[in-house]
Amino acid sequence: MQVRANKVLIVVGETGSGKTTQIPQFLLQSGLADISGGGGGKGGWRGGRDGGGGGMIACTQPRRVAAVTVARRVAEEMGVQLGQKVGYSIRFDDCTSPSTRIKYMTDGMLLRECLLDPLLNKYKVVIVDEAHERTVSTDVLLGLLKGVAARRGDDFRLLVMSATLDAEAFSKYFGGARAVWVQGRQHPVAVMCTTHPEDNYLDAALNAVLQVHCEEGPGDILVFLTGQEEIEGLERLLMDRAAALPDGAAGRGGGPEELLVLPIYAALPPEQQMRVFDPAPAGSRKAILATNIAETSITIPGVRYVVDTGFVKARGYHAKLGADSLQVVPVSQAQARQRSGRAGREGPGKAYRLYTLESFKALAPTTPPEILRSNLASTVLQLKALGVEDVVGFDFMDKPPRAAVVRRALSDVCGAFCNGGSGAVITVPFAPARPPLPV
Ligand SMILES: Nc1ncnc2c1ncn2[C@@H]1O[C@H](COP(=O)(O)OP(=O)(O)OP(=O)(O)O)[C@@H](O)[C@H]1O
Repeated sequence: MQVRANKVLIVVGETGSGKTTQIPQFLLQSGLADISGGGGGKGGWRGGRDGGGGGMIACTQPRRVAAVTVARRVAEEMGVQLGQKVGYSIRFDDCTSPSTRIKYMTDGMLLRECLLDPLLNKYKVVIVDEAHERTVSTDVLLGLLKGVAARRGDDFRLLVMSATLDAEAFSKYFGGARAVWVQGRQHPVAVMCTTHPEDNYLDAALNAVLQVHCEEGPGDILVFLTGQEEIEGLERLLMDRAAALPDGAAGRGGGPEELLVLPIYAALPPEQQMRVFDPAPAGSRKAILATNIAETSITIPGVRYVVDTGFVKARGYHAKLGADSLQVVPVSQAQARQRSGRAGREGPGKAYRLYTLESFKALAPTTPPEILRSNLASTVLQLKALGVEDVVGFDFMDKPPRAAVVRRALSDVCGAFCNGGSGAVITVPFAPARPPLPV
């Protein structure tokens, strides 16, 4: 098995091929997470199927909703109670127990654990999932895990996974790590682009949803928008327009007649977010209005149609103001593929891109790493808190310019004094003046 033979492995596989839900289960069954007890099999591994040896497998997700729903699904597949053998850990919600062997968690939570246990000794395998997203947390985590893999013995394995990552770049970063492609079993998704550019993607999204609702067969619709305001606006419009459809218009294509509009975005309370996972009531279909929170990892049961506006709200750094801002920008090709992939999880699907094929080809192949477009203040502080001495020289996959790191480090120190401290303890080295000054 590749994981046994390679300390660091890059795993690429089509969306829906089973990376997130199946690989941790295979690893557990193969005994890779078992504790050798000092005299186990080759290289400290103990064989046997889920031998109960106690080591853990961590699988990180960029978002809370993914960590929770994937853990729930895997617990169901394994026929165990959530929080026992399979659990999750997100901020303010730790659903694990001493018997947990597979733990889904946000990358931020694993970073916190690194603070207490820099070698992550309780984990035999760490899987960084959806690594293509390249959030600051993921990049810091990758840097730390690279160090953990180098310092831990043969009893540690690191897997870096995604459907859309740049395998060559990741392999190079991990010193020529092996990359493997896993065969997909995703259902076919027919991808459609507009024939001409749309002036207003919100109008286009509204029309596309109504068109699918009226003309297509059963299946829920997942629409990608950029933020809460847009979602709330479209939610109202859609409900009004759906209610005003002429008799017999809805369901013409054999689908249900009622349209149930549901939002999902990060600021929505978790219990409301979870409503999108409930099946649509009989006689209706769900139109789920989502930000990129629903772009990766998750499977929303019932979704057969995806409407992709082609835009996302992304963090950007305003150098003159020295501040972060959220900007609406075109998605990358990788994000567009992830979005389409949500349509083929349970059966054949259709993805409607509200932009032309030429526009798709002109998109950046992958999403630029967040670290290169954000204020480094919190990253510098986070690295300091993690005990990283050389913040400027930290082994990032894509290094921010040195000057930017130094400038941030300095302004953080000043900021800590001006603002009465930001929580992190930064000591400025004072030395007694020589000769002593008169008091
Ligand atoms: N909650 C769920 N309900 C129904 N089916 C599910 C659920 N979660 C996963 N599946 C099924 O398992 C398949 C594999 O899902 P999984 O998340 O492991 O794929 P993946 O390769 O990690 O995809 P991605 O790269 O999009 O995250 C899905 O295509 C879907 O058929």
